[in-house]
Amino acid sequence: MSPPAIIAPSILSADFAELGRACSHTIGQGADWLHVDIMDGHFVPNMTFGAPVVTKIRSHVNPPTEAYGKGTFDCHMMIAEPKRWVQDFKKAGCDLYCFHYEAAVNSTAAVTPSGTSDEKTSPKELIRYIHESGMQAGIAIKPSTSVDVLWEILENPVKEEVPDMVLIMTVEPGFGGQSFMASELPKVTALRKKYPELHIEVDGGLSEKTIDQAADAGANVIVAGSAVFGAADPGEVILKLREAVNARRGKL
Ligand SMILES: O=C(CO)[C@H](O)[C@H](O)COP(=O)(O)O
Repeated sequence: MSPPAIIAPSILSADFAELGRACSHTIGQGADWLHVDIMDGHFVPNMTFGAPVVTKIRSHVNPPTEAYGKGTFDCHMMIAEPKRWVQDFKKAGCDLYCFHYEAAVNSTAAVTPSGTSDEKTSPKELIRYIHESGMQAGIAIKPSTSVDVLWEILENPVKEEVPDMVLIMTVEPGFGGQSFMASELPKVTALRKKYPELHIEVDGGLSEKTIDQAADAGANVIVAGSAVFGAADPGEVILKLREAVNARRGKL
């Protein structure tokens, strides 16, 4: 049986002038995690914020009492140098550090927190580094990246180098409010078939209209930005998204 539904509102659609309160309110309305979108203007053509803002938000939201628990900060690192910020985000209160495969394999020199240059870091080395820092590790792929790049990473017998979550983007990363790309769901189906217990997250265009397709494919971690923050009753949307996923759970 696939893991239970986890609803993670994307705070990209929250009111940034009221971010702390908006985040605690969303957790109060039933959200499990918060999906924290970190964009650097290089990896994606948009910018959000960095670790100091995450520290401030953390002071409004109780940290989880167990792995993957309520209040988990699921930081989606849409950044060109994913290794560089691991320690800063750990200190800021990030629980799950999800980097992009494309950024890891293309980064030429990641700068360490001490300011020195590193050799290029492979995904498995980065996953180990994230785990050693005390966070869960996620790996994300863009729509243009084949799911095939993930098999070797997931099949690694060294547990510390295996991700806790895979994120399949169902829009081009960078902006909220885009249309859901159902063309990405075969990636989810293939992952779920091979890994019944893996956390599989989908992000982009998720709403009450698209949730059934994502749930049928086997996604259990649902990111929704505009659908939650733009709703008259965000709590009701969160509930409906969770029910849709859990209704499919036993069948996967
Ligand atoms: O990562 C993202 C964009 O890069 C956002 O999390 C995502 O697009 C969510 O927004 P929405 O639910 O409005 O599509």
